[in-house]
Amino acid sequence: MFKNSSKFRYFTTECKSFSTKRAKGNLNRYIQRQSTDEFAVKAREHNYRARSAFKLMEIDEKFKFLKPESTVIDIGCAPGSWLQVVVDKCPNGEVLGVDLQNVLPIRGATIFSLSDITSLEVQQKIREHLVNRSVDVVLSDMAPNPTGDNATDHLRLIELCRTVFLLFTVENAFKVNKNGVFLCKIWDGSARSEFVRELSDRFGSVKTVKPVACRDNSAELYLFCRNFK
Ligand SMILES: C[S@@+](CC[C@H](N)C(=O)[O-])C[C@H]1O[C@@H](n2cnc3c(N)ncnc32)[C@H](O)[C@@H]1O
Repeated sequence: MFKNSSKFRYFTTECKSFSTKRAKGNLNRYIQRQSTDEFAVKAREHNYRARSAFKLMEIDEKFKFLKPESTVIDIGCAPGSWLQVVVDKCPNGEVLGVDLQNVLPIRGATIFSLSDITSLEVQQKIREHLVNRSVDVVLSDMAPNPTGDNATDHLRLIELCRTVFLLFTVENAFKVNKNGVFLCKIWDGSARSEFVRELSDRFGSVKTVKPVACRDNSAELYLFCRNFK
């Protein structure tokens, strides 16, 4: 839509006239900012608690993994926009959200607020809640507080994702069904390929995706793993 706007025409003209890499870079950043901010507006219009809802919807549109009967665990769920999407798409399933922060209730979801996934008590609570029910989809959109150092933040987030992966492959906090899905957010960096190799040992397919709703200048990526063995 903004492509038809006068600001867009101004920037295009500016780029043509200066024809420099810098002007083109400015134009691209302008386009990216406009397009990502559209998601914040859309989130408010559709009553989603965060723009991230559109990332999950886009990934699901691509891979079609959220089914009406799915049992889903969403780790790092606050403020709850992924849970809003999941309860809509999985009305006959079981939906559990976990977060360090307090999360306002969402009809159709059980939420463990003020819960750190790395804590043994929280892992035990999840085990007790799910009893013998196996999980079809594990979501992790967790983000640790940034330290300001990209390499450190990258490693900390990979470590959190690895903790979740070990919960169902080693720790038995919950079981994932054969052919189950694990979708996790990472910040890109040097440890990505090693983590993808670890995931590939247990999943038939591991794909890297960057939804349009991600802020384009961020290192944010999603690893979509399916066909749990
Ligand atoms: C980007 S937000 C998630 C947004 C969410 N997917 C949504 O759509 O509303 C990241 C969340 O990860 C949570 N988080 C970070 N570390 C965590 C941990 N160790 N255990 C549980 N949650 C954690 C943060 O509290 C934060 O709320």
